[in-house]
Amino acid sequence: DSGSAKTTPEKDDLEYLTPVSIGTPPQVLNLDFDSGSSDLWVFSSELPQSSVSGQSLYDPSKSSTAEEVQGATWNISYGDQSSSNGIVYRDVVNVGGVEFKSQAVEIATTVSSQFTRDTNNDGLLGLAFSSINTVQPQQEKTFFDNILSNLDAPVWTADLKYHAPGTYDFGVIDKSKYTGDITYTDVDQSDGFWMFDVAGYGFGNSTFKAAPFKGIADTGTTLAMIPAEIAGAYYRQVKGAKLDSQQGAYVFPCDSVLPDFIFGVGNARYTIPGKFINYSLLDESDPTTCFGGLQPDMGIGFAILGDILLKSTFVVFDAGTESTPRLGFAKK
Ligand SMILES: O=C([C@@H]1CCCNC1)N1CCCCC1
Repeated sequence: DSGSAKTTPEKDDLEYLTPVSIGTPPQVLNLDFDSGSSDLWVFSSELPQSSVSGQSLYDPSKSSTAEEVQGATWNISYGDQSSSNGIVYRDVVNVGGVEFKSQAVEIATTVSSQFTRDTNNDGLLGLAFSSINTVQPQQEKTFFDNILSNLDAPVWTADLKYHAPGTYDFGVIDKSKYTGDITYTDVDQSDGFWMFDVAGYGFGNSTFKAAPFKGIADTGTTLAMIPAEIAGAYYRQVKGAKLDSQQGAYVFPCDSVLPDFIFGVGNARYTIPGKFINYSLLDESDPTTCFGGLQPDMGIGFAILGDILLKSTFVVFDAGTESTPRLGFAKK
């Protein structure tokens, strides 16, 4: 098996939403594919109306193939303090033509306000490791883990783009989506994330600094949260940039020309264009102050390499055969 699904960015590339069909007859929901978590959960007919604001709802009672997982519950909290919880069904799930017949579909009976406000997001499809799936008493597998043995190759890939649709592929590495070689680096899955070593960094007229740091590849995070001292050094190159203490984030004049940011994987070097780092207005009411796509990580012990970084490359999430999982990066 192999398949390909188009993923479309919300405004400012806040997140990328991918159609997923669930049940019989198929109910299509647009989900946020998240390599930083491992639950497939959806807005559902079981939610109170006050929690729904335009999202599509999965209704298991309308699916002839839905089966409740008796006694199973789930409860997830994300790093941005959003959260959701509910009960569990199994049903047919199809992503880009790849189908699994008894995927755990976690239906929300409660969602936090951040999700209610995110009107186009019908739920998340977790693509981190199944070891951090939150279903109890019996943990469930991610969609990728479930389809792995049927895939032509044990991989999924992310080709996210700046202000344009991209694709998530499963079971195939599409050579038309990248240039040059793919540089692979080992993954430490012990925390359940796609964690790897960034070999170093560079920007502006400074030379590349071989100062390795750990980070996770997180398609569900909008920005790139990097070590505070690196973020500080980067924004010192931007006239008028400052750390907005209220936001705990760097802001700068919107007409700033931002330097490109170089990051290393192994011996390879990749460029995040300055244009990507001029992320968005801080506030719609002030057209002169802009918000940076590179921000300091919260000192959690690793960087969170989200879409700002991922969209500048073609990324291979490789489960490996017996060996350890690995991440591959290529220019495009
Ligand atoms: O909750 C998250 C992120 C939130 C955004 C979506 N991806 C998962 N985590 C990743 C970083 C460490 C803490 C857990």
